Amino acid sequence: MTDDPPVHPPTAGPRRTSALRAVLAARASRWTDLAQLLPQAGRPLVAAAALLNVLLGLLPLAFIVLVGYVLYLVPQVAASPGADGGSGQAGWSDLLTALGLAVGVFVVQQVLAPFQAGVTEVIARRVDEHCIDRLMTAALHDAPLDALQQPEALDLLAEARAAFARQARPPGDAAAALLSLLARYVQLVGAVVLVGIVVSPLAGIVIGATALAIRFGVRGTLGKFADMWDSLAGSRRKVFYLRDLATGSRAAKEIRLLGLLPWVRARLRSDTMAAYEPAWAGSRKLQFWPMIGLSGVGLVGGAVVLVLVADAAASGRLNLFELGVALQAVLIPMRFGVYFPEADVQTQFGLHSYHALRTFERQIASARPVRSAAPVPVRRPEQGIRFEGVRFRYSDDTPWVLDGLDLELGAGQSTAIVGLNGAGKTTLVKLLARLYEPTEGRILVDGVDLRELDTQDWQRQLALIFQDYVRYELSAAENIGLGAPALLDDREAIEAAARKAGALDVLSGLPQGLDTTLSRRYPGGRDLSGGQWQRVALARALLAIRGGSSVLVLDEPTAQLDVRAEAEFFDRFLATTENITSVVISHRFSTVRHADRIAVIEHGRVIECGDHVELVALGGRYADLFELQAQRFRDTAAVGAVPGPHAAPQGEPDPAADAAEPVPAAQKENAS
Ligand SMILES: Nc1ncnc2c1ncn2[C@@H]1O[C@H](COP(=O)(O)OP(=O)(O)OP(=O)(O)O)[C@@H](O)[C@H]1O
Repeated sequence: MTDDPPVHPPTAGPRRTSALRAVLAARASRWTDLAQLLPQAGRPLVAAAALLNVLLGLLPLAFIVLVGYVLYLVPQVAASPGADGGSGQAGWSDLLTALGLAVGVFVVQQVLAPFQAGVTEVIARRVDEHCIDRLMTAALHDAPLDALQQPEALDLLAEARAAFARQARPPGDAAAALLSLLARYVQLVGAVVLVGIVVSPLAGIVIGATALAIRFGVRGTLGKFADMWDSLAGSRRKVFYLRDLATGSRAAKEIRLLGLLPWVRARLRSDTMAAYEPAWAGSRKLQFWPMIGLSGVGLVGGAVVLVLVADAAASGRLNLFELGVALQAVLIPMRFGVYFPEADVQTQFGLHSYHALRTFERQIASARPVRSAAPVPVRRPEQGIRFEGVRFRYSDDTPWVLDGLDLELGAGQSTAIVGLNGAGKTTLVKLLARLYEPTEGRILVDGVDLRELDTQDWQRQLALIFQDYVRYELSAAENIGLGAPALLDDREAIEAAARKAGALDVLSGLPQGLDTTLSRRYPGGRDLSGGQWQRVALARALLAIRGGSSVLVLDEPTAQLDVRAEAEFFDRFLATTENITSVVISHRFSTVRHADRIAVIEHGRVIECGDHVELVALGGRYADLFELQAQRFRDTAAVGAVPGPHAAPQGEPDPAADAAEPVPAAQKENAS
């Protein structure tokens, strides 16, 4: 192929030829892609499997020859039953030997078949392990988050994941089935050679060409169906989501309480029909005429060869042995007009899943920012982190979330970020963590642009807990330990982090202590309350600090904590992380007010910045919001909704006692 435009428009002939060549090249490259996966299963195993399949391809041919020979011997033995074979006349011993060999070949074939199934399974599993690893790397390591939000990337990801969840054929099935095809093609070549030798080269060529033509047609139809299937990926993703919703536990509470089952059922049915009906209808349309055409080709090709066989037999050029072999051998190529159950669906749809994986990998690779110079080594911030004129929006067609934001996070200081819902607080943290890049402006760490640092090294510096932190269905110790994987086995460090976060008492009281799985879905597992989970998440962040992180970022760390835990939060938590640069996002002013500096974000910028006293004295936005919460608390306390000084539970600090530190009745100030 050349990029130069042709001087003269190509005529229809060459155009058709180059189109055909392109189709063939595309098909061939898909097969070679698949073949390149096979070594992932281990070369000795693949070699053994290939040998096994060649053998399984040859054995039916041997059976045909032996049965033909038996047919040839039977009339001779019947004509002279006394012959022993030594006189040149076939005897019982020849017949029994041939029969014995035929039976032996048949038995060996039957014995080898289960090995073929077993080997195929192992190869498929190993190849899939390799592909799952690649998918994990692409999705969880390489992919910039914004690339993961593109619908096309999500469709590809859903297709690849569906395969590994066994909702579709995975690449491993395709790679293993490639070896099964080897048996089929060895058989085809063998049969064509037999027909060519026994009947005539012309008969061999005709039957071989017929087999390949109908095979090409069958696979072409399957390929077109797969393309159509591919185009419906978006609707299928919706169906997968609804199925998960309808049958999983995620939404079980709401579905029950709101009586949503009839709606979910109807919606699932209508979306399933919308996703699959075009495929069913398309399948009928795609298959009908090609099948009629291919049957015609098969019939004509088969008939021509049978006529050639009959002619050869009638003219005495074929003896009984040759006739038996020819008639049986002709049937093998004719079977190429049907789908091969052990290979066709596997290769077509497994290839499709692999193609989704490869396209996803390519998209991710092209979306990754290109670094021009070697990354600057990452150290703990000594001077501070500065956002300079940062502008950011999630995509070109959405509004700016941050619009010229300037902010200084002093090294070793705590900074609280305040703002209404949707102000961009979490987005700011995502930029700090380099999950996204600023659209304009820059973020400097000790004067070095964040883009110049190695992303992973920088992310290791952050002990970051998002408000939607992950509740792993693992043990309590692992839930904390994942904050610093190197300390996963350090029980003393994990317990110390749990203690600091105020989680140790609760976790130690679980049936297997910190080894208890934090999910009821497992035997002996227990779930925690929202506040208890939040303490586990805080312990995870603390462990990350112990593991070497130097910037603590907590998004809504106290939203689910009770009054006492929230009151203790700064004393017990941030005070124990001295010299740590920390950022706390919170709607609770009782949490926020303790920070060294508070930044108020509105319209994508910092509109006020200072400590609590300065901002209250300023009488601006912060003071308004603070007063609003204080007033709401005072109103709520006045009607008795919040326990007063005398009603506080034993051991609980009285929220009202800190009159200058109002505790909001609501967790969040809602922008609406
Ligand atoms: N992944 C995303 N893709 C597109 N838009 C997003 C995405 N995440 C957030 N936004 C939008 O960006 C804006 C800021 O969201 P962000 O989560 O940063 O606000 P926030 O200040 O943390 O809000 P809250 O107080 O409710 O947690 C919102 O308008 C939100 O809809």
